[in-house]
Amino acid sequence: MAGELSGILPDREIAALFAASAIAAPKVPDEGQIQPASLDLRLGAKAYRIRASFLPGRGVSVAEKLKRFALHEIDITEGAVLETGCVYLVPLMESLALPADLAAAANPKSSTGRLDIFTRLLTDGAQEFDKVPAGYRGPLYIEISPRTFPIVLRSGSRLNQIRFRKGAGALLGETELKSLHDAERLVDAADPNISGGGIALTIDLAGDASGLVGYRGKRHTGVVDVDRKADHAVLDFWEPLRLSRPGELVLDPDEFYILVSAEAVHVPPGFAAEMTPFDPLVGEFRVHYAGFFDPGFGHSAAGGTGSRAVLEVRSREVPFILEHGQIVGRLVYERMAALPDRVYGASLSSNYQAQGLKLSKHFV
Ligand SMILES: O=c1ccn([C@H]2C[C@H](O)[C@@H](COP(=O)(O)OP(=O)(O)OP(=O)(O)O)O2)c(=O)[nH]1
Repeated sequence: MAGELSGILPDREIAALFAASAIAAPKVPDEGQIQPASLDLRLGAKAYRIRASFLPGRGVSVAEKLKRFALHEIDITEGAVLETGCVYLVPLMESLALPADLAAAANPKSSTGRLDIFTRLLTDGAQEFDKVPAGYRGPLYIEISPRTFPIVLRSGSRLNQIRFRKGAGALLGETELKSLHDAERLVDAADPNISGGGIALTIDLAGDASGLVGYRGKRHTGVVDVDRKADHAVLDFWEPLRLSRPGELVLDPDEFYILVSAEAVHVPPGFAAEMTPFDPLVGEFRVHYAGFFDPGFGHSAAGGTGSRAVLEVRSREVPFILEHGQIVGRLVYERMAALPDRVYGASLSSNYQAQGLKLSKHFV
């Protein structure tokens, strides 16, 4: 790898990490596993039903903690059902031996967030979820807790993704973000709010021509197979939301919603974006579970003009009134260490380019 890179590693640098055994796995990478700015992680052969979520803490391995907290071991080579409300831990196929100047961060894949499957990455010695310290050597685990639908998954299923970050300082400050917006139009809004390190996204509660503004997850549904695309009927799992009072939605704290941003979003190929999670300054609700936005998302050369951000929304503790145009999240932008060979949308396997209000790829 070139020595001077700093920023988020692109696809070919991730492939180089595999070649150098800085990422190891019992199988070669699957088709589409290496994305423009991230790597999808694959589930290993076993899942553990655990009593409760935990962090191993400094100097302690996850395997040691598992001895105390595992209730049951499940073989998932041929597939297994994970139930809602339960917490599971699954060793991932990929393990890491990162160079000293390379750190990583994980997030659920967009499809996982849209299914309301709560996932977090764990490393040995972790004091925080979803973060991999520079130079980490060791196994990776994913904590999984389906919240709305029971799911079927198996060894090789890909629920979360990891970005590799070299050096520091690749995050754009507000002045840089303003100039990038002036040059590239990052969100399709006349006068976007750029503050708090990011560019604001607002909620669309006006709806489409039929008045549809979003979906609410149903309860006591059948199972969703995370590896089966376009194979589940929308109405078996989701209740379409049409508002009696246009522009206003009361979020019930026990429900899960799929909504959409009012603005189209654009991530130029030399950048990677992330939606910052739940901002307590805008209200007691959480707008997303899956926050990575790929280079090329919404980029017109990659077929993405008009790609809006799909938002996974849950209110916390109290019912909350969302109003059309309200700020619900922020996108932060980071420089790529180099341009990716392929950007989001340029291949047929990108499921969400040019999207409006869109459920996960599992539904038709
Ligand atoms: O909360 C989110 C997160 C992501 N995205 C968009 C931007 C991102 O570039 C795209 C795909 O995200 P990801 O790669 O996480 O999804 P996937 O499930 O792997 O889908 P694909 O197979 O299309 O890559 O979805 C959203 O609209 N909302």
